[in-house]
Order: sequence, then C-alpha cells, then structure tokens
Amino acid sequence: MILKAKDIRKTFGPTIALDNAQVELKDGEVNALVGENGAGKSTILKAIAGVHSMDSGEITIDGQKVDIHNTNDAIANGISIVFQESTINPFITIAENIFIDRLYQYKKFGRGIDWKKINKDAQEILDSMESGIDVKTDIHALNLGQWKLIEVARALSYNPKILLLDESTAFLNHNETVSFISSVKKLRERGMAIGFVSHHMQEIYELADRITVMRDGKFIVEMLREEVTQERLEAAMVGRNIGDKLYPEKSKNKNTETILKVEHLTVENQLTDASFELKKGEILGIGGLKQSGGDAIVDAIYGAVPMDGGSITMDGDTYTSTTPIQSLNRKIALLPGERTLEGLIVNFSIADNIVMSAGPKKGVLRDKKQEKELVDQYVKEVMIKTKNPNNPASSLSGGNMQKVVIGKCLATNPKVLLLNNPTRGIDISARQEIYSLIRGLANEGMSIIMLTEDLLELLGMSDRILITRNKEISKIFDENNGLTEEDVISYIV
Ligand SMILES: Nc1ncnc2c1ncn2[C@@H]1O[C@H](COP(=O)(O)OP(=O)(O)OP(=O)(O)O)[C@@H](O)[C@H]1O
Repeated sequence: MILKAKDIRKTFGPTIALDNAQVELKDGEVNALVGENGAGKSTILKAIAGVHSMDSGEITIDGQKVDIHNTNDAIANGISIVFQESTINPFITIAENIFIDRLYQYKKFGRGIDWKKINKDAQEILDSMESGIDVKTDIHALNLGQWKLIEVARALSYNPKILLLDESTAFLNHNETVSFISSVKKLRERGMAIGFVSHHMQEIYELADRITVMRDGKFIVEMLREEVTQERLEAAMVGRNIGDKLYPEKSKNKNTETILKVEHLTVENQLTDASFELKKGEILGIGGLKQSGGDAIVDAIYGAVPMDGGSITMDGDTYTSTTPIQSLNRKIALLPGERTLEGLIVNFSIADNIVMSAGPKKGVLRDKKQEKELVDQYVKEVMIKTKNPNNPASSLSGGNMQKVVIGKCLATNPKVLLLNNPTRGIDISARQEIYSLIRGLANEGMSIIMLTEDLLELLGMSDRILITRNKEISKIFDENNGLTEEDVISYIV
C-alpha cells in the first residue's frame, strides 16, 4: 500500500461529513470510491489532497505518517487531485491552463510568457498520457472529455504518485468517457495509485481493481474487483438490492394526443429543420453526441436560444419565437445541463432555489406558508439530503444540488418538462427514485422530453427515442421495445 488514510473525521458546522472514514490506495491500482450522494467521497479525497483540513485522523504514505494541512503539503507528498466541477478557464490557452499557478516560471526575462517552453512542457505531459491533444489547439475546439484530460495533465504536472479523480466522467458523453477511461488505464500501467469516484457502475466494473464503499461519512467495506457482485455492492452502498429494477415499467397505453408540435425548427449553427411531435403523457428520449442538435432542440423549445426558423405549436397556439418567461406561462419547464452555472444560485438557500421559479404570491408579497409547503414537499419527493433547507445550496454534495434543480422545475407544476441530462452525478438509489418520479409524472399526463448522453438511461426510460447527428434528426424510433445500444449508436455516429 502506498497511501493509507484512516479514522478520518471532518465536520462542517453541525454536519458530520466524515466519521471513521478510511481508504487505501496502492500503486498501479485503481480504487473506486462509491456510495450515495453525500456519503463523503469528495470530502475524503479533498482531505487527502489538503483542500479540507481534517478534524482528526491519520494519513500514512509508504508507512510514514504525513501531515497534510493544505494543498502544498499534499503536492509535496506526491498527491494530486482533479475536482468534480470543471476548473478549466476557456479564455486562456491549454498550456496556461495546465501551469495556471506556475506561470511565473515561464516568464521570459521577466516579461511575457516563453510560449515555446511552456507549450513544450505541456505537450510532453499530454503525450505521456497518450491524450492525442495538440497543445496549440484552440481550447474551444476541444470537447468536455478533452477538457477533463487537460485537468488531469495539470494534476500530473506536479509529478504525483497518487492521483485522485472526483467524478471526472460525470459530464462526459459515451465516447468521451471511453477515451478518458483508456487514459486512466495508461496512468495505472505507469504505476500511479488512483482514487476514482463515479456513480456509473459499468465504469467501475471496467476500471476498478478494488472498491471502497462509503455510507453516511463512514467506511463500510473494501472489496477486490473479483469479489464484487452487483448484489453485494448495491447492498453495501444503499442497503438494498436494485438489480434490474433501476428503470420503471414503460407506459402501457400508446400515447396519441399531441401536446407539442415542432415543425422545421432551425437554430443557427446548432440545428437544421427538425420536425417531431411530443405526445401527452410520454417520455420522448433524445440521444446523440453533445452539440449534435439535442441541446438546441431543448433550449429552443424553452426559449433559452433563439429560433431561426420553423414553428412550435402548443395548446393550439403556434409561435415562431419564444422566451423563458413565455415558457413559464405556457407551463414548460427546463432542467438545464449545467447545474452550478444555469440551474442554481449556490449562495441562495436550498429553499429559495426551489421556490424561485414557482414564486407563490399573496398579493404582491411572497406567500411564505405556501413556499414552505412547496419546499417540504420537494425536499421529500426528490430526496434532498439536508438537515435544514435554509442552508445555502453550496453546502450540498453535487448530487444533492442536482436534486434541488429538479425540485425547482417540478415546483412550477409544468405540463411539458424538458430534462437535459437529469441524473448527472446522482447516485444509483436516488436515480431509481428519480426515474420512478419521472415515470409517475408521465403516467399522470405530464409530457417529458429527456435529453441524455447515458445510452442505458435513454433506452431504459424512453417511450419513443429521437436521435440527432450533425445538427439534424437522424432517426425517430416510434417504439422502444427490445432496442439495443447498437441499434441506437448506429444513428449517433
Ligand atoms: N463546504 C461544505 N459545507 C458544508 N457541508 C458540506 C461541504 N462540503 C460537503 N458538505 C457536506 O458533507 C457531506 C459529504 O459531502 P460530499 O460532497 O463529500 O459527498 P459525496 O459522497 O462526494 O456526494 P456526491 O456523490 O453527491 O458528490 C454532505 O452532507 C455535504 O452536504
């Protein structure tokens, strides 16, 4: 074992984030940390990386006790971390992003940056990971998976022995994830000890050498990959067996009443001539690579991006342009793809975020009583793990922040619900609950469009499936019985 962290305790005010937590990382191995949202996975990684100082506990490396009080201590002990949320600055170059806190080392005679040197050093790291990224590429031309690899390159630039990856694949699509995982495997082959957090079981089964389960801030069990069965893992993580009951039964009745008709919808540079119908009470899944048209469909229906052609008909009203306020009045709600940028005001309380769009009023004043009822209802319904909804949203774990955004959408009581990757970063148990909530809403007559980059989720949840490719609709499957990943992928790439 290269690193052992044990008896770790960390509190945030009254919240006990870690209590008797432990993890061991070994060179040339991936240890996957798994557990429900709020189990303490990010906190233990951040404690090891010196981002949070622990209240108590012990970290040893190669048998020697080490004191880690800040990130510099961690770096000095060969520990690097890649955070869950993106830390890429898109307004500077790839090399600057990699050496962001050491740019002074590349100052030429005390003046501008020595581009030749910084680019050479950055390229060396990118090549060592076999990332396939050319350092001179415009950062905007790269996909999110490549952005994550740049963050890994930044972590590697400190020459670590131990690399901590916190939900690095949460925002990546299928292809980006595949190449990210293959880069992680290469780092493992080089002897790196890797701590890897993810909610995606397939990734964990594929990558992990050992798995550490956490629950409520505590260490539950460590298993070697070969000892793991799905039943054992789920029982340790969530205390029950989910098995093949992750996705609820699809709608038995064929939905025939059209609620939303989209004709020849065009969005400049994003979507050309898309026509389809959304039926009352159905879940229409949209699959496809990022930027292939699906985001544009959802954003244009909501009015988050302007329509450049075509029309939308809802409730007998046909329109060729719309805004989010008009959508709110028409009872169309959008769960955006980027929770901390578009979905939440993280400094506001959980409660204020939930009621923000619904805005119950008594005359011109806020209706505090109804607000409280809404908050209590949605904290319970989407299972937000908080002791007090008046705490700031920033105090929640990533998955619980996402649940607040879902609660905020539902509190507006929409007829049409647009979901952009609704379960990113959400644990398997909460996902099962959210899927059953979404299906329940559809069964009650809500019409739902669900854009998702998770193919299993697309197949598991949709009554019908629309696929986009190269900014156009490439296929609409009017049935989703027995469709496989291969059936769908052939229209995606
Ligand atoms: N800065 C903070 N202030 C207050 N509470 C916090 C803070 N960071 C984390 N917590 C709390 O600590 C607990 C553990 O959170 P953590 O982010 O480690 O969970 P996690 O297992 O990584 O969850 P997820 O899978 O949702 O990312 C949660 O109850 C969370 O609300």
